[in-house]
Amino acid sequence: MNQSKEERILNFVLQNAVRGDPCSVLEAIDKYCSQKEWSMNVGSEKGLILDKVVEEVSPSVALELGTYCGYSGVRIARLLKAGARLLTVEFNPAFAAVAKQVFEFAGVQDKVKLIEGPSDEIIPQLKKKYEVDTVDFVFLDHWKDRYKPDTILLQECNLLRKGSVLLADNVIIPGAPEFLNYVRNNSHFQCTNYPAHLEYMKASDAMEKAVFLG
Ligand SMILES: O=C(NCCNC(=O)c1cc(-c2ccc(F)cc2)cc(O)c1O)c1cc(O)ncn1
Ligand SMILES: [Mg+2]
Repeated sequence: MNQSKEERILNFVLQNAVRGDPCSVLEAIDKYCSQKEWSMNVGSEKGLILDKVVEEVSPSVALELGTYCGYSGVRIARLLKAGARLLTVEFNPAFAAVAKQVFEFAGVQDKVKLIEGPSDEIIPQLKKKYEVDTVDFVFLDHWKDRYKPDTILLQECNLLRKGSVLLADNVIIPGAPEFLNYVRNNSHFQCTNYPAHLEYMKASDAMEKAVFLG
């Protein structure tokens, strides 16, 4: 049966990165996706913005919506302090299967809980089933039309606290206009835009940081 692009990315990591070395895994994925097959990893330019925000927040509990192959999950997990954890949600079982192996190869599996399912089902389960009180950092990188409803759902489930930081990928391409309008015109959020480029391409993209003010 033919390999998927995501399986080809995983094989390239297994053959070209160093087991237990998260940075070598990120380099391998970026090399494959810039030279062989484009794919929707956040990439190195926007990845640096992600790194800076994660280091700024230094989250005890981080949540990622949209795991894909695990690239941004490795980026986040490698920066977490001892005892901190990343919960990452992926709807697509084939993507989740690849991401699980990427996390294990990178050696970050003990910091990462990969949860398979739709975000609107998982978010209401975080407190009771996944023992979350509030989340300190959220990376939104899943279906772009879910950014706004899931941000509302996080508030309804009392998962945000004063100072919780949301960081959204792709607010230009593919775009998340409803989300941008929502957080930018909402007195409970303080927003900052970070212009960048679409991963591995010259097209403009941007990330948006929205700090929950309580
Ligand atoms: O999360 C799921 N898909 C990936 C979301 N992410 C994106 O769609 C995404 C797309 C692009 C992109 C940009 C330009 C272009 F021409 C084509 C795609 C870039 C990115 O950086 C993304 O993050 C998903 C899957 C599924 O089957 N069911 C539920 N959710
Ligand atoms: Mg993205």
